[in-house]
Amino acid sequence: MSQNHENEEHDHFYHYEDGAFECTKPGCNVRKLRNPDGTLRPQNPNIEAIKDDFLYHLGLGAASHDLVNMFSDVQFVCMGGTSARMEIFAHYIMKEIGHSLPTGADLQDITRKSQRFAMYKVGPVLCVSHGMGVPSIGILLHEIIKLMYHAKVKNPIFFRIGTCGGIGLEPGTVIVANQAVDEMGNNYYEQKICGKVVKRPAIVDKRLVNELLALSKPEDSFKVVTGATMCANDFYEGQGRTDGAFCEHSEEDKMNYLRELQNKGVKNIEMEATIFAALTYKAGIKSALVNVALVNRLKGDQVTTPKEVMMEWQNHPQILVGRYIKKKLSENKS
Ligand SMILES: O=P(O)(O)O[C@@H]1C[C@H](O)[C@@H](CO)O1
Ligand SMILES: O=c1cc[nH]c(=O)[nH]1
Repeated sequence: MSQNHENEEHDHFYHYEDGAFECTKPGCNVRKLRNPDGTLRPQNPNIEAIKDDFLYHLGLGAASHDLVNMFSDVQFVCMGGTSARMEIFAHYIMKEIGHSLPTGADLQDITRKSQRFAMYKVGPVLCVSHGMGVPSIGILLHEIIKLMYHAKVKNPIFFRIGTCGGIGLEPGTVIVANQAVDEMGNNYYEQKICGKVVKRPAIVDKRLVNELLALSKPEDSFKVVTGATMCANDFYEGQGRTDGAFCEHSEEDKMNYLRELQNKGVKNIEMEATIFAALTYKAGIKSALVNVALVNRLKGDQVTTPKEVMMEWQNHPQILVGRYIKKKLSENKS
């Protein structure tokens, strides 16, 4: 264990209501990740020296935009793969929290100039698309975390509202990850930096997981479960599929792998979990991975469900996260 036990959850990671973080584990010398007012402390010492930091893939800059004015009221950042899903979510959450736009105004994609991601702001909720896979969401996370810092956002909470393949789960089921692992079962995100392998613990906030699970209702048309979410670097061979353009493993290899994952507590497979958990944890941001299963991988590889059914399933994580946001906003008011 390192002196600041970086591979374990800090005892009091989110202990203080004002957002200040301090780990009280004996011997832990971990840095504080947030200021007492809840704003983030930059984890990169170079950031403060960059006067006009430009968030290239968002098309937003500290010099060209009044980021504090535009974003300081953000409390929740919700991410998902596609721009269409995030626009749908933006409209959904607008209704849920009773937010209205000025007469005649419509939701605008704030990052449209960059032509990379799509971002909609609905009062305290930022809805952003992240594309597919670790490299894409990684770039977005770097820039969104810097945006949080530049805009002086206080105690933001991040959600990924995604899709995945379930293991032994009925399609439509929502999985709230209590752990993020890679294809080898490692509980960290591994990145090569300047020729060195850097491992960053992929830790999700267990309290947030439990709060989300408690929001599932018996009358819901979908089940909500928890377990480990596996992050693959590929949709086809990397997830054991046998229907890619190439396949040098057998159906038996695939089933053995999937069963082995299942025995280790893996409930679902997607392509962003480890980096999302690792970078938010490193930044001192509370986060959760909420995915809906589009297919039961023990029964097949192809995702052939009609589009309208899949669109309905994609709403399931949005419903759960929407309930959480609504609850937190009403608690903050009272
Ligand atoms: O949020 P999305 O639906 O993009 O999540 C999963 C993981 C990959 O990005 C993608 C593969 O189809 O779907
Ligand atoms: O099986 C699936 C379905 C959606 N997304 C994935 O990454 N895998």
